[in-house]
Amino acid sequence: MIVAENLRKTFKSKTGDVIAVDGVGFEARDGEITGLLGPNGAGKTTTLRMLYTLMAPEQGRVLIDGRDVAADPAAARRALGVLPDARGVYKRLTARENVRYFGELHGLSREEIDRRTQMLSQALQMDDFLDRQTEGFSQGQRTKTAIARALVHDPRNVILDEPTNGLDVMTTRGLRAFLKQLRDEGRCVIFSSHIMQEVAALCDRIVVIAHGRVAAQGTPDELRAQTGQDNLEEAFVRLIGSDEGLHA
Ligand SMILES: Nc1ncnc2c1ncn2[C@@H]1O[C@H](COP(=O)(O)OP(=O)(O)OP(=O)(O)O)[C@@H](O)[C@H]1O
Repeated sequence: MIVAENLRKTFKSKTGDVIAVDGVGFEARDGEITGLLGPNGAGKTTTLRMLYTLMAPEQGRVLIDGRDVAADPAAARRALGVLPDARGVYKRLTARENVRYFGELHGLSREEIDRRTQMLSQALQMDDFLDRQTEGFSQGQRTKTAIARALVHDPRNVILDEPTNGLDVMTTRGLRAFLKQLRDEGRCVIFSSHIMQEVAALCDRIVVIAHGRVAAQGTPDELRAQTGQDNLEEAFVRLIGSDEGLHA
């Protein structure tokens, strides 16, 4: 379970401070997929970076499985699997070697790494390219490698920054099925997206972010009720005030 409480982050720029995240709070439960939906520049990536300890919030705190990440960031990282916005796979290594390297960093045994790699490769349909060097991989192949690598240590909580960005329809379908599988295993899954249809199709709970703030949050039914709209897409447009930057 991941709890964000009143998070704030400001960046300095030549023209003044940019308040990227301003009082963001939500709860992402185990056994649920929580979607962070918002247009470009809304503050999704910055929020996720604070959740996975890459950035410290100026204000507020993050709890992973009930523990404050600031008190023990290393323990928080062990409990997390992260697909960052920069996928950053090592191009001289094969997909399998990328996964193995992370497994070794987590202190897993060779047998454990092999078992997890086989399981993840099957679930993510990576068998065809598992033993190819990642240089020249398609975007989908790189994303799958980065996800497998993020999950090698079997984390209870999974954070993915725009996981389907740039993927074709079939790969997206496969990835959505995989996220549902993680949810059904009881994990806490959070992902960000600017695609309304994706969030509507996948999420048990949705946090709508605009201009660094939470515009609304709840289950799809709750968001429909709050806005008086039967159609979730219409509800999102109402909540954000425009549909700019919210399409595939
Ligand atoms: N390192 C940084 N330095 C300066 N400004 C930043 C930095 N990171 C983010 N910002 C600014 O903070 C705001 C929120 O950015 P963020 O990347 O969190 O948005 P996002 O919702 O993930 O957008 P996108 O969908 O385009 O990825 C933007 O105005 C962005 O320009």
